[in-house]
Amino acid sequence: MTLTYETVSENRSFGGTQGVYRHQSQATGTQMTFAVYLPPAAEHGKVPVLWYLSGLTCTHENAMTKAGAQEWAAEYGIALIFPDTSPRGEGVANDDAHDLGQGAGFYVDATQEPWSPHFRMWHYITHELPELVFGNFALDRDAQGITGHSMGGHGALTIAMTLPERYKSVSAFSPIANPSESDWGRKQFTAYLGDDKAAWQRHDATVLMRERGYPGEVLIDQGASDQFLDLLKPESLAQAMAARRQPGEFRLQKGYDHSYFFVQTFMGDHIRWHAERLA
Ligand SMILES: N[C@@H](CCC(=O)N[C@@H](CS)C(=O)NCC(=O)O)C(=O)O
Repeated sequence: MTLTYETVSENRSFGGTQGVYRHQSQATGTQMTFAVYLPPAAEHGKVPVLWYLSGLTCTHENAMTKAGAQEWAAEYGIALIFPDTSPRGEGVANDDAHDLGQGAGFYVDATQEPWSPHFRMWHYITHELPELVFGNFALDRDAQGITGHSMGGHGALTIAMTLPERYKSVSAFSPIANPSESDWGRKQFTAYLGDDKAAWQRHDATVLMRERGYPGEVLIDQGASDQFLDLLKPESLAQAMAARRQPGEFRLQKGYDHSYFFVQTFMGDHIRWHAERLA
């Protein structure tokens, strides 16, 4: 079944098209907005896809406008998908804090009230949105990679380690690396998943790295001057990678903070990393 959507905007960008689209999501029970960048190569056939999951407070728009990704995606002939970070709207549960509720879905399927009716971002990202985009755009379903920033880096790593046969490349920018041991994680997992910490484990990149790792190489960039280092806990993930002998690169970038100036600086490296592995 081809899922339907409406076009919000389409703009020419580096010879390709940056589109923003909206659809009625069955997963979240809300309207969801997402962005797709199609490189010029998509005019001639299906192209590989890089999913980009965004961080706290973001919509589909932050990375689309601030990450500087389109120029690289055009050069390497790879499409980009920028989903939203949560369901939104008046009938959707929310919290005054910026790190819970709307804009902070944490890429899990909530099991607890009041979040469970709409906060089903794992299902949305791994099932519903793929059905929609592969049914409607010139995208190669067999060539998918995934990346993200902060909360989105957490999402990218946990999704790739859970579904490695689907996501053939993975990277992350300053991921929330060990959420079950951090205030960026404990509060949200308690709210969305409940008190049973066993339910948290499959959403913790450090735990997944210890237990299963990723069959390919993993690229992680982390700003060494990131203002959120205590919350992100990169050392936990780095230790887990070393203990497992996980192939890949974990790079601490001197002087860089958590902002999109950091993300845009290394975006070219990440798109090249994915394009080489999805070719
Ligand atoms: N405002 C929050 C942090 C929010 C934040 O830095 N969000 C990051 C992801 S974790 C982001 O990408 N913000 C949107 C942007 O920079 O465009 C705080 O100070 O604690």
